[in-house]
Amino acid sequence: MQYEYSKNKEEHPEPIKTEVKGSVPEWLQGTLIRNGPGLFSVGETSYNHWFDGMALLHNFTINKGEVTYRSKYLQGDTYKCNMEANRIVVSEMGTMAYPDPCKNIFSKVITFLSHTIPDFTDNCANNIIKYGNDYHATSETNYIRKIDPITLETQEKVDYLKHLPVNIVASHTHYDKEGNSYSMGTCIAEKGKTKYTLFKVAGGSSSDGSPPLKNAEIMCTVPCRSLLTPSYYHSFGMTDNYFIFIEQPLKLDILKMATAYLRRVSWASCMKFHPEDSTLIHLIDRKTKKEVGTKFYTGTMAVFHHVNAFEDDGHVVFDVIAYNDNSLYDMFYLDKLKDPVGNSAMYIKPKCRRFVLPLSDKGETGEDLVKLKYTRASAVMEKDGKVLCQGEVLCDGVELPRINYNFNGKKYRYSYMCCVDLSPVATKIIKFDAETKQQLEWTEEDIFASEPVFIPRPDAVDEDDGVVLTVIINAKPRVGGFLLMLDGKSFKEVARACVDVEIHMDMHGYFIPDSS
Ligand SMILES: CC1=C(/C=C/C(C)=C/C=C/C(C)=C/C=O)C(C)(C)CCC1
Ligand SMILES: [Fe+2]
Repeated sequence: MQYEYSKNKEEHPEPIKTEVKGSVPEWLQGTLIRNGPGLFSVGETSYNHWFDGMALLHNFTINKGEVTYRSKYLQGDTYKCNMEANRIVVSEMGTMAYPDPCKNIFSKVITFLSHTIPDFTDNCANNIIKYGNDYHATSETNYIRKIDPITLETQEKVDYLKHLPVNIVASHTHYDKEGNSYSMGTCIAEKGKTKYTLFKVAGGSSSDGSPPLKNAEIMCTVPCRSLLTPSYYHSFGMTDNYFIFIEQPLKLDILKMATAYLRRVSWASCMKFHPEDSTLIHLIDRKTKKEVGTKFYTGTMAVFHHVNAFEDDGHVVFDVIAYNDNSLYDMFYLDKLKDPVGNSAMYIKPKCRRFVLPLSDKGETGEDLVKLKYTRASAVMEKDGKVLCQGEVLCDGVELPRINYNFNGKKYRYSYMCCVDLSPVATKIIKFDAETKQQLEWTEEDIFASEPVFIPRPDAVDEDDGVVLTVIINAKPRVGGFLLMLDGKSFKEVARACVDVEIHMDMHGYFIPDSS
């Protein structure tokens, strides 16, 4: 059973009626929009890495028990230029490409530490971010693309750099109850100015109709521990009072990046894991906009996804999916994915780890400052005043974590994740209870599962009162897949909406309830 990662996927831009089996809860109305790579070769050229593929958006619209499906390629400048040239002319993270200077708009250049390189890609194949009332397809460059979440039409190209000093921006965002968004980016192109910036974008629409990012507010900046090698990060944590940023030893070498184009090597070759380095944990007070005084650190690790974070009795607790190195990125090279046996032999499964940061640094040298009874995570005061944190392993072989987002930043129990215990391709999804460490799972023969998205029942009190939506791909090629709806409590199927067309593997999804 093998997923054909490098096969180009077909788009289905007109809504397709699905066959619904079971009964869709009456309250569940809205659109699940998902994003991921779908096109891997153009003409004679092909991408090296799965994350490079051109963005194929798809959505399931649920309306009075009926469900429709559609999918559409993001019509960004990257897509248009590649199609027009009938070859890949725009570089992605794992593939360096060379534009034809007289033919396309990627002849526009940027200056990167005094070197001139082509503009970054707007192939936003990773996630969906809401800023104000606008939905965007996102990658991690300075460009995002506004989209219509229902028709999947591609709209304006939005350049973070016009509003903020950030050349790369994490594709995961946080939201608060008022609908404000919080994102984080790094300024890398200017000499000596490398820094991380957390910013807030107001919810709702602006009074003058200007783009939501226009009034973005810088919440705080964090200096890089090394100006020439800022950390790569893909998400961060947020509680009511704090941001958590992990400055990990997975680093971008910006001198290498500045010359990568000339050297004809990919951006990915400029990203290196430094196992000899520790991981710094920055805890930023949202009110003072400053880091707390204590210097927290832990051993070497690589984190892409935060699960959740919360404050409890003088501590900040946060859960992440942690790897020992950069193996997550390495596993997704398309030639490696063609050989799942060879790839699985080197597979080291990620661990869901819980870290606890004590808010008080009063303690003796050698004392564990974590006073919470329910965790084995520790934070030991060292001679020099630094605090060494050790994470508790909650479970392993899991990725793509989602929670009931009403519990983001709050003490929580449940996460919904893909089970990746044998390989990075999930064939099961699980509900994990961080209190009892118990798991419930859903699986079926010959399927691949995508990131499960939890939708709370309106007015629900219980954290797991709701539905989990996940897109299931049929492992038999050319056979349709379905949108699976599971009960959030029992993790039993409540309904599935089957489509006749082949569905592609994606990365992340976002549910827009009809009320919003
Ligand atoms: C193109 C490009 C980038 C793209 C990064 C991407 C696309 C990262 C995707 C990460 C994922 C999907 C992680 C999953 O856990 C960089 C390195 C930011 C900067 C240089 C240009
Ligand atoms: Fe992600």
